[in-house]
Amino acid sequence: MLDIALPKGRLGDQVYELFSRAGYDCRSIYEDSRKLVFQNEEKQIRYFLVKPSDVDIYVEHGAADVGVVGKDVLLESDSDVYELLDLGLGRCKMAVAARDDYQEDRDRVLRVATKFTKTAKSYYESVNREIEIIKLHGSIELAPLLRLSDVIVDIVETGRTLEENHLKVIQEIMPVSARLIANKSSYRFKHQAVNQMQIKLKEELDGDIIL
Ligand SMILES: Nc1ncnc2c1ncn2[C@@H]1O[C@H](COP(=O)(O)OP(=O)(O)OP(=O)(O)O)[C@@H](O)[C@H]1O
Ligand SMILES: O=P(O)(O)OC[C@H]1O[C@H](OP(=O)(O)OP(=O)(O)O)[C@H](O)[C@@H]1O
Repeated sequence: MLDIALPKGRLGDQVYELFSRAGYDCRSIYEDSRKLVFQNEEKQIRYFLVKPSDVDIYVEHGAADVGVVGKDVLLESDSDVYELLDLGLGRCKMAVAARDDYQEDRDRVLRVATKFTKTAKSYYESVNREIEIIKLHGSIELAPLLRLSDVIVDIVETGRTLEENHLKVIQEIMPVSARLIANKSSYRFKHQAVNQMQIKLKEELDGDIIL
């Protein structure tokens, strides 16, 4: 039996769809229920529906053999897992944003609101800029509006949230997309099943590109 941790929420639908197309049918996940575990007897696969930011924890500890998680989450965690494949889903970018009227003042310590504290610290270290981190858990765009921070480091997808709150991107940090990850022992001891899944997903993605 192969155990797979899949993210609930906005990434979920795209991921279930890809897995189904690749022959790992998990359509029963669409049942209107509060169940968190789904089984495909024929394929000997069990799916767990997990909070997106917890996927790597299930995989690292071996509660799941493989999982799908955003690169943004992987960069924040210290999880010791294998990153097998870029699934190209949930594409967005990590960026620095500020008020439309923001003026950079290099003489002041920059106040940065974010839930991605590790990513923000390493980005500002790389550009040699002293910062103070203000850790938030959501609605990050509020921080510069209320002058709680000078800038934010957050995910930008369509740019709509920034626009509707009179903010703008001042620096793109990196592109983000969903990754297939594997537990290190599972990769060894369930190699055939994990490898087969990686190949099937890759074939499906390559097909998408050709079409
Ligand atoms: N507009 C977006 N906002 C946030 N994440 C996005 C967006 N577009 C794509 N993603 C990707 O989807 C993943 C899951 O995002 P989602 O918003 O469902 O979870 P979350 O609310 O950030 O997670 P959690 O509930 O665990 O804090 C992110 O880790 C990111 O890789
Ligand atoms: O560029 P856009 O398409 O507008 O998407 C970006 C927004 O989506 C995410 O927020 P989310 O909806 O997950 O809410 P939260 O982080 O504030 O909880 C992210 O933190 C941005 O606020």
